[in-house]
Amino acid sequence: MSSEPLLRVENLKTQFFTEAGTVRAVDGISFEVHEGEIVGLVGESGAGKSVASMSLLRLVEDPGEIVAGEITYKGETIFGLEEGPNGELRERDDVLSNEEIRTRIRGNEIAVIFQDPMESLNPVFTVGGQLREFIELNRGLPEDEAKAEAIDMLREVGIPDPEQRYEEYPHQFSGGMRQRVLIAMALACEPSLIIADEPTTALDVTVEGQILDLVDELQAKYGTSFIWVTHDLGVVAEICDRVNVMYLGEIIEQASVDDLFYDTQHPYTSALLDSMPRPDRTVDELEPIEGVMPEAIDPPSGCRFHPRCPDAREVCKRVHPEPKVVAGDGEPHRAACVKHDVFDVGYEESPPLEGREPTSSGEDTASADSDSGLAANPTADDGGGENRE
Ligand SMILES: Nc1ncnc2c1ncn2[C@@H]1O[C@H](COP(=O)(O)OP(=O)(O)OP(=O)(O)O)[C@@H](O)[C@H]1O
Ligand code: NI
Repeated sequence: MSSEPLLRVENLKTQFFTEAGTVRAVDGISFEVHEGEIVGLVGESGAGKSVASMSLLRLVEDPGEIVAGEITYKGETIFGLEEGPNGELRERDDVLSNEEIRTRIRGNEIAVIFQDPMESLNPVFTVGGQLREFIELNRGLPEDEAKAEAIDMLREVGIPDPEQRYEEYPHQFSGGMRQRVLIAMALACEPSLIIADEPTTALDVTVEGQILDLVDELQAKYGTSFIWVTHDLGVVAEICDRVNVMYLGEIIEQASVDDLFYDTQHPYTSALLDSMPRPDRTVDELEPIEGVMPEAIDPPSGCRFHPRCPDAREVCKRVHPEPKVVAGDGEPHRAACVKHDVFDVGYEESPPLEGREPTSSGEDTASADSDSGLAANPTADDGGGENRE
């Protein structure tokens, strides 16, 4: 992996200032995207995946605002703050202007694909015309060359009879074909990074599989990096190289795709995995995650997942964990869960959460201990865990 990442996001915070209060939609996330890799952002609805992706191109709209952090792309600053002379925070001098983001970065360097192609395609113009115009504008090609390029791109993304489909309108395309058009549009300016926000969620599984295969192929051919936003760990398994799991505005686990699936370190990720259909299990064995995700307006104290966490103890209500390296040789595997020794906040000694059913809490904790590498090796002075056995 090359040393300098393509995109670096550090401690990014994006908030919405609503009448009901401040929504901490993205609350201090850090991650990197290296050249040629597909990085997943995964989590339940409301986790902050879309707001995080929109923030990367500063597309967040009122009443939303990026309030902290730094976003660097190819060494240029998309967002950054500094302390002014009176201690107030102000935008740094080297931050790209809106004009620069619009003309130089968006489309040409970083392209975005959204879930609903009908929002991105204008129903009154032909698909080909829109693609041609996009190429004309962004690459400064004359009309005939842009048209030839547009037809090539339609062919490239697997649309049959591209010359004929070029003349057709968006409603004449199926959902999957429309999504292919958007991929063509995203690729048209040969960007280094494509941000794809749940582009296959509305499609049926077969078509979704075809689109994911296409993305894999194109990624290999062009070396484009992707940020792939999804709530579906199956999709992550299929195309991502590395993954960030989000919960209530935070990244709670960050690992290579293999480590995430085979050496899971955060109870929320385990719960997501348990709720996911897999070929080796029957539907009866699926375990939905208990409870609903709380609001980002008033997140729980301590670890935000503690009210739903089978491993939660008293300490989890108090200590708010930042992601730390807990495993992984070579590539760091980070998790924000105090059950790991590196946190050293007395998890082992901490009593189970009050108000939990004593039996279920005891069982859950015991079973979690046995399948978690770090917690399974209780130290000599580990009172809490052993007394309950
Ligand atoms: N315009 C807005 N005004 C107020 N709150 C907002 C706005 N947009 C998003 N939010 C809030 O920000 C949080 C994160 O939302 P976001 O859309 O990023 O979630 P998501 O992970 O993309 O979920 P989904 O899977 O449903 O797309 C949510 O609590 C949401 O209600
Ligand atoms: Ni979203």
